[in-house]
Amino acid sequence: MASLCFAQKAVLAPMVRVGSLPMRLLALDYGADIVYCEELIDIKMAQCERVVNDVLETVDFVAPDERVMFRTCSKEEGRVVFQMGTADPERALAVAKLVESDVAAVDVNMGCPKEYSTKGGMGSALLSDPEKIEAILSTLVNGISKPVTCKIRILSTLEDTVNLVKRIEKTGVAAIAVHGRMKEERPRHPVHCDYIQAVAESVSIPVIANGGSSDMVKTFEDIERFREATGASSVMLARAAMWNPSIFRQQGALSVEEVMEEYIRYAVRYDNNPFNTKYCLCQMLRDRVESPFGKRLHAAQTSEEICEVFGMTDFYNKTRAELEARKAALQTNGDQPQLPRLEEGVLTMPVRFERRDYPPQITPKMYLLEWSRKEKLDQPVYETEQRTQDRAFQSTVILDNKKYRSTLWEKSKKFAEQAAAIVCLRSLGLPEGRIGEEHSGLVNKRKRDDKKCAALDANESAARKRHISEVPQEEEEEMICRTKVVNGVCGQTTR
Ligand SMILES: Cc1cc2nc3c(=O)[nH]c(=O)nc-3n(C[C@H](O)[C@H](O)[C@H](O)COP(=O)(O)O)c2cc1C
Repeated sequence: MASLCFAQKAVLAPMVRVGSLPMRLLALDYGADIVYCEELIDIKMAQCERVVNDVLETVDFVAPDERVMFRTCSKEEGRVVFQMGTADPERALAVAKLVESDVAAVDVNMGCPKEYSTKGGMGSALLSDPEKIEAILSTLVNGISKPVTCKIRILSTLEDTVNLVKRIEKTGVAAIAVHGRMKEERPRHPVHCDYIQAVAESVSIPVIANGGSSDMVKTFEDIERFREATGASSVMLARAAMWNPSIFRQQGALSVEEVMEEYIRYAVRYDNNPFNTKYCLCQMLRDRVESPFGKRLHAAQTSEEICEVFGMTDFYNKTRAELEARKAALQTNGDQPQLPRLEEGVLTMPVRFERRDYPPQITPKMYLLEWSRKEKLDQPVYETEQRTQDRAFQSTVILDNKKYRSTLWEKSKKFAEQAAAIVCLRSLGLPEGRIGEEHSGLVNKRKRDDKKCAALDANESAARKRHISEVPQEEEEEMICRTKVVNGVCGQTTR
């Protein structure tokens, strides 16, 4: 796919809480060319796992506490820019690599004046550290294949602003968004079009003018007026789009009521967090948030209740039913017994461990350990390899002198071990603790095939209730694991 071009574009600005998937899709539907996600902090993103969500047809970046930090889908492919908050070139690169294949470009926030950003050296704190800016941007530009951009605020003099932007251009960024306010200025202060204009004249990369909502940009036509007033190549809108994303519509804005309904459709379809949905709807209601309608919305706690307030219960029920049916179909397909292949003495299957498929505190490794104990076998031994090129992991579990391995490489050692345990359990026709497993008929079918399994099955629901209390997490962690680095400095560890 061709690299994203930032010239002559109408852009949805990055906005914390507002810029989640439903708002981005809506802005694109109405005519935005490019959409930025909300700023995501590098430290939090670095801990995320990339998960393909087959039910929602999305790619999710999921934090260890199961929160979805960033969700994207094919509808915004090639048009979504990932914005991060960072003060560290290497961490920024690790995060950029994590999301690189799922986004059109990566942006660094250098304008946020809020304390939570600046005290960590991020956001507008970077503006007074040009060496750090250069280090972050050039590391990103050299380290990923997608375009890199940044978003700044103006400095206190025109000369300083132009000098900084020239240094930024030299790092190889594809574009620069300029919020025409200084870091001490608030939204009520007028935007400095002359600063943006001076920047646009001094660099050859596209400059994206920002800061025009409210005083300058109120309608679709104003977008072009703001562009002309700043001499910029493109325009980025935050608040004007937050209040009514149909401002991007060439034929004229739609009523907020209509827009809110469309927003809810995306929020339900993509299982958006209801509190996030409510927040965005409240921004669109603006001063009507205190009205009886606004209060009813405020009281809603779930997506279903939000839909009720908007008279969209039928839509909610239909969409949820479709998603549930899809999930059931996927689980049934996934439950078709898979036959392992024997590869160089190892039984293999292409399986991945998806945390969300298992109840909290239940893992395939626990199931395997418990089964091995019941069968009076030596406990499973995990040998893990790490490849140098992408630092991904692959585990082999050895049980009863047989080896089992997933052919897929995982981002973490823990997940690789779980995947190996799944291969072993499936090869032996044993239950693995997955949600809905007991309803799929799979367990019963296998039970008939494997008498040994019967005892475990009988205990299964009881074990689940007490979270397999006889196999506490710490003990599972103590299971014998060996890690070695493939093609790297070889080290074998036993813990
Ligand atoms: C609710 C809200 C959240 C914002 N979050 C971000 C953010 O995550 N990253 C960022 O660079 N700027 C953020 N901003 C600043 C906007 O992107 C933009 O620079 C500013 O609002 C000026 O543009 P406007 O006049 O079009 O609103 C946020 C602004 C708002 C109103």
